[in-house]
Amino acid sequence: MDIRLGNGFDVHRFGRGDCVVLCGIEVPHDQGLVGHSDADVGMHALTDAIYGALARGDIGQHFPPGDAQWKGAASDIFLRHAVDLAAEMGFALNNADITLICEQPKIGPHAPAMRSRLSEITGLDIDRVSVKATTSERLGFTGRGEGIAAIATATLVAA
Ligand SMILES: Nc1ccn([C@@H]2O[C@H](COP(=O)(O)O)[C@@H](O)[C@H]2O)c(=O)n1
Ligand SMILES: C[C@@]1(CO)OP(=O)(O)OP(=O)(O)OC[C@H]1O
Repeated sequence: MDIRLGNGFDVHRFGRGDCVVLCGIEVPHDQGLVGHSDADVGMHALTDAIYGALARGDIGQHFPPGDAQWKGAASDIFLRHAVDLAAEMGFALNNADITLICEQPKIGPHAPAMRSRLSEITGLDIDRVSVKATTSERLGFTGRGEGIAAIATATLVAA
């Protein structure tokens, strides 16, 4: 069986705003995340995990940060592109696992909605989509509340 494994990592810093978009869900917060797009760090990490599994570069190569057309873009565009590229290459997404790293906001109450949104976008059964969270015990840039980091793993199988 042809199985591919990919990983992705992304960081966005906090800036002005009253909510953050994480895994496609708007989460109320006392700051926003800064990015060229909607700065959905979780979706960017998953998108990169899929590109990684396919050995087809990374999100910035497919959607250059300097390109005006992606300014403020909703990040489902990037994730859908990675899933479609997998299909073109004869692969289907098999499962996805994302860890969001921040002290605040608390992710737990929003994780079911995030899994549901990612399931809609990717076509994966919700039981194959995992969204987890951890603090970094107040250590480092996430611990100081300077931004949010995300790690993602995805497996693909030959369709
Ligand atoms: N932003 C976050 C961070 C953590 N959680 C939940 O709390 C649990 C404990 O976190 P530790 O960093 O102390 O291990 C964690 O397992 C998550 O369930 C959260 O919801 N949002
Ligand atoms: C998503 C893109 C799109 O321009 O921009 P950002 O929202 O800044 O996100 P990042 O993960 O820093 O870089 C990848 C870019 O391709």
